[in-house]
Amino acid sequence: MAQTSALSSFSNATTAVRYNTPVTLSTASPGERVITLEEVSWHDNPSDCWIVIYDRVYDVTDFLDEHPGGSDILLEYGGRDASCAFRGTGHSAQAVRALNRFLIGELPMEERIFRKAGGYRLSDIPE
Ligand code: HEM
Repeated sequence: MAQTSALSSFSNATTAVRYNTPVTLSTASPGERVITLEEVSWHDNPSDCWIVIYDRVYDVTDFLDEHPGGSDILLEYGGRDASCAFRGTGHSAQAVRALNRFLIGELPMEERIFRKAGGYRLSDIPE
């Protein structure tokens, strides 16, 4: 019961409102390739930069110079999980959709922190 009310107040937070707008993402690629956090950690430089957002792995190497927020901030998260940073920055639905361009795989089930089978999950992460 306590968890239910915590969740509803989270959903009512101003910063969360835009994320509650349904965003339809193509799910063609997830599942194609399972990539561990250990493997992601090797891709942490300007010529080879992967980041993890919501348990999915993105190769943002070709996006570094295009990112409206700059390349430095992406490189800070190169080889790491950037879910909270991505969310906390308040990216638009368009930015969430743009993620799909860079999708290369997803974390193994045992390393996921958002999309666990049958587990707790945020109500509004991209499907
Ligand atoms: C593949 C991953 C990412 C994509 C596709 C992406 C895309 C975008 C887009 C399209 C914008 C323009 C504003 C908007 O539409 O929301 C933006 C802005 C921004 N992004 Fe990202 N982003 C990514 C990852 C990140 C990460 C990991 C951070 C780390 C905090 C970040 C920080 C920012 C910041 C600070 C801005 C604001 C720039 C400004 O308004 O001056 N982004 N991003």
